[in-house]
Amino acid sequence: MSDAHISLRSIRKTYGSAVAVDDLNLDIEEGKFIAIMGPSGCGKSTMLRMLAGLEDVTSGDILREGARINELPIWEREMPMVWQSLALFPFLSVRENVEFGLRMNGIKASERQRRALEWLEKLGLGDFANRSINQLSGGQRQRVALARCLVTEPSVLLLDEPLSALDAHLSVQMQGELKRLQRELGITFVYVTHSHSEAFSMADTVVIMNQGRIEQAGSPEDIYLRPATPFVAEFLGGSSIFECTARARKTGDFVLESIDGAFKCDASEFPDLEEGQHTSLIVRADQISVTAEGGWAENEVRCKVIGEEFVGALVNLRLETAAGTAVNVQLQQRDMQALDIEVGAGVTASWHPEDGHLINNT
Ligand SMILES: Nc1ncnc2c1ncn2[C@@H]1O[C@H](COP(=O)(O)OP(=O)(O)OP(=O)(O)O)[C@@H](O)[C@H]1O
Repeated sequence: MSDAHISLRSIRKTYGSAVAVDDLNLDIEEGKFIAIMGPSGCGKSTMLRMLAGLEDVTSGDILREGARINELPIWEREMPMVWQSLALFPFLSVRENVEFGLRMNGIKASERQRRALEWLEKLGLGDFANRSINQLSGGQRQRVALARCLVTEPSVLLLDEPLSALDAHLSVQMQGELKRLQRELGITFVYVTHSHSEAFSMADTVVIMNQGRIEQAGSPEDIYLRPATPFVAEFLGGSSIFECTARARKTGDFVLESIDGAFKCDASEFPDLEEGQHTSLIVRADQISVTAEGGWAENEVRCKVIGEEFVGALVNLRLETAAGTAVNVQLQQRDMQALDIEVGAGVTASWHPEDGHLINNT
């Protein structure tokens, strides 16, 4: 038996004939920040709701410290959930909202008040205790919702897109606060988000789901540098994916054949690669260079510029090969200016063999 804090074992959830979560296995260590990502409808919220006890599991087990908690009611699970919609009570004051969870646990009034004020203080809301909820900003309400969960001192907090209603600036500020709180309190966070930056900046482990299953779970660095499946690479975006067949190994590098020509790739991370095997070659946008004529690196492919998007000091360049493969490139704006190219222009995209990452497709 695993010594994980919480384990999901072969969890399945169906609604009639529709499968929302399918044979999902995950171990969550105590005190870690787990971010769950995936396309809309892949089962993220359903998984979180099953953890909270808001949904029954169709089959499989949820274990806490090795003990099965499938049938444990919500109030005994001690895994409160924070939603995007907050669900605060507008007719109660800020303090009364925070006290609410303690009231449900039968804690006496003076103790409830003391603990609620302590948490409001910790979250920078000490001066707002007697205000009504509709006199607060979005970010302040979000903090009240957090305080209401944290006041019960749970060891696990479930968060379903808690920052998605906030503007970009406030969201970044709250990300810093959430991470600090999680670290200081040593609470396990299971955090569902659509935001790559939230997941990658805060989480110890990022879980990418697809159609009710886990495609990959790993450290942010692992997922970013070594996507395990073409789905993960595509979901993260910003990479180019070339479908290839492995050919002869030459001086340490594999030669890969694709409809866009032959490419070399360092296969040291992929020691079992054999001739004839199908593989996806993934090249990150920041590893590709663009020149007018090429002749810069061992791997090259001629492309047409399809579009450009300016993001601050960076430019995302969308290219397409003659065979129709999408090639994504990220350049510094000054390099883009030096290139002096327009949509429709012909360019050469190039990268070094060691900058490609291979995914086994067989
Ligand atoms: N109560 C329900 N009855 C029927 N189907 C449901 C129910 N709740 C969820 N589903 C379905 O289960 C699947 C997973 O839904 P879920 O809400 O978990 O996805 P999600 O990954 O959280 O999506 P999003 O990112 O859009 O919030 C979807 O196909 C959804 O339509």
